[in-house]
Amino acid sequence: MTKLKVCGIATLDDAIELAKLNVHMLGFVTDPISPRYVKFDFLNFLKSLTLPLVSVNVFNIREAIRRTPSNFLIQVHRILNDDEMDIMTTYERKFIMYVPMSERYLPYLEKALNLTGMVLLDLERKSDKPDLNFASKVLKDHPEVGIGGGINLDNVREFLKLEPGWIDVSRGVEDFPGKKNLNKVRKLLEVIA
Ligand SMILES: O=C(O)c1ccccc1NCC(=O)[C@H](O)[C@H](O)COP(=O)(O)O
Repeated sequence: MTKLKVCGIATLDDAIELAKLNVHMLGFVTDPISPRYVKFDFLNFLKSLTLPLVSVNVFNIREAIRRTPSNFLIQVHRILNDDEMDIMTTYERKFIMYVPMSERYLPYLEKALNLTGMVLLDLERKSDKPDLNFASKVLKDHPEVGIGGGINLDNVREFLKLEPGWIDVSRGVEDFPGKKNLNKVRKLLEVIA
């Protein structure tokens, strides 16, 4: 069954309620560029939650690795250069590597898959349209890969047809940036089940 990661959670209440709904992964953006930004200190309040927790970072990956509690996965939400990729192999942390959902990034996808079993195919820019043909090709060989990018209740079935390992949803289950709508999440879980 495809799993669900809800990302961009910005309040403790939402995190606790989403955990009760049996969402499979919870994501928190710890980079100030995001309107869903939470401070690293906030992550320490989530220790009682036993489901996989993810800290999402864009620019300062080293600081993220240093400041993210050890039970969290770290999602690297930026294209790394080769040197940065090499440095990543020296850390004993579990990473999710973001790879843009585009044929142009096939070589980068291979590198990301060598680094971790957890890859997220996602939009390069929020305004882009997902390239589901490319995602489908990737998922045939790597069914564990996750996909995201503008998923909502209206389009989620198109993504599920590809049988991804997991889907990543943020804007599609929000009332406004950082405030999740639990009813939308419940409905999404029903569609996935
Ligand atoms: O969601 C953000 O605000 C964000 C900002 C900067 C880097 C990453 C960010 N989100 C990363 C995610 O994992 C999203 O959940 C994923 O891109 C799907 O988002 P959406 O298209 O809004 O469902």
